[in-house]
Amino acid sequence: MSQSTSFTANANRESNAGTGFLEIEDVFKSYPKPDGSRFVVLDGVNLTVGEEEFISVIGHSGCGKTTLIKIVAGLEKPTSGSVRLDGKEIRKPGADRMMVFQNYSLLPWLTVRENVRLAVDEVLKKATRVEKNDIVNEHLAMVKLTEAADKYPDELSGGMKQRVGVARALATRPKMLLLDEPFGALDALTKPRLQQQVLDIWESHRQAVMMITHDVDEAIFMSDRVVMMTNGPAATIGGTLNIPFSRPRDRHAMRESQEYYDLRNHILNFLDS
Ligand SMILES: Nc1ncnc2c1ncn2[C@@H]1O[C@H](COP(=O)(O)OP(=O)(O)OP(=O)(O)O)[C@@H](O)[C@H]1O
Repeated sequence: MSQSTSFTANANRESNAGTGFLEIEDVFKSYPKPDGSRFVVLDGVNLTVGEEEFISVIGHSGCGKTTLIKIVAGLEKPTSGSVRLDGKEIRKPGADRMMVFQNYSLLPWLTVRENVRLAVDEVLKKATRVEKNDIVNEHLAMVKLTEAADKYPDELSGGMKQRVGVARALATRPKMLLLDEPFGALDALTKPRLQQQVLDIWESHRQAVMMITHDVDEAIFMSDRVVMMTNGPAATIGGTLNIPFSRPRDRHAMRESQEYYDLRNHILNFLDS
């Protein structure tokens, strides 16, 4: 299924991101079933993401969003098709891509500072001790966690844990940030605050971002483009919407415009159909 809209004429095979920093080409993914047949999750996904572009992938539960982002992370291999970042085929996880998970995935026996430091030590092997300390401190400050640097994960709120995840991912200076429902577990007050912090950081550091979300408002507020996936099995990209609002964005001003509601309705209609 492929939908074009009054906002953009992108179809399934779309390439309007220009530079094609991330290039997903004809990706199929299937798993073996006990009866010997294959369960097809992704059926011909084509997508490019620009070097400084923020895209969201939205779709119903189980359609294959996490599978897609895991393939980009190198945690899963496509059954066929190719995924390239900056011209290089992705075959395994690498320091050029950092993922933030919904469930935080912090090491509970390390403090906030040590969790971030571990990632920096792993990736920035050539940096000096002083440089590494500076990077850790800078990124803890960015997500406003300087005061909590010596706490352990179980002493933190969900929002704070997620900020550690964001600081840890950004501190390694990846070319691409992969966010798998990063705000999904947060309460209604914490969620917009953390969305804003991530956007503020992204606006000052600009890198490619792919974010999985179920939340239509979050997708519109944060993204340059929203990629809509069809229902599984055998899901693919059913349409793409350009989000035309200039940055930095004001959530409340955006919601006062008719254009916002047109975009929102378009996505909701797509998901309903
Ligand atoms: N390792 C696996 N083996 C077999 N099937 C799998 C495997 N991983 C995922 N699947 C199946 O692939 C489909 C897509 O799963 P995926 O987690 O990518 O969906 P999703 O869109 O991210 O879902 P949600 O929004 O609920 O997180 C599901 O039907 C799932 O059961």
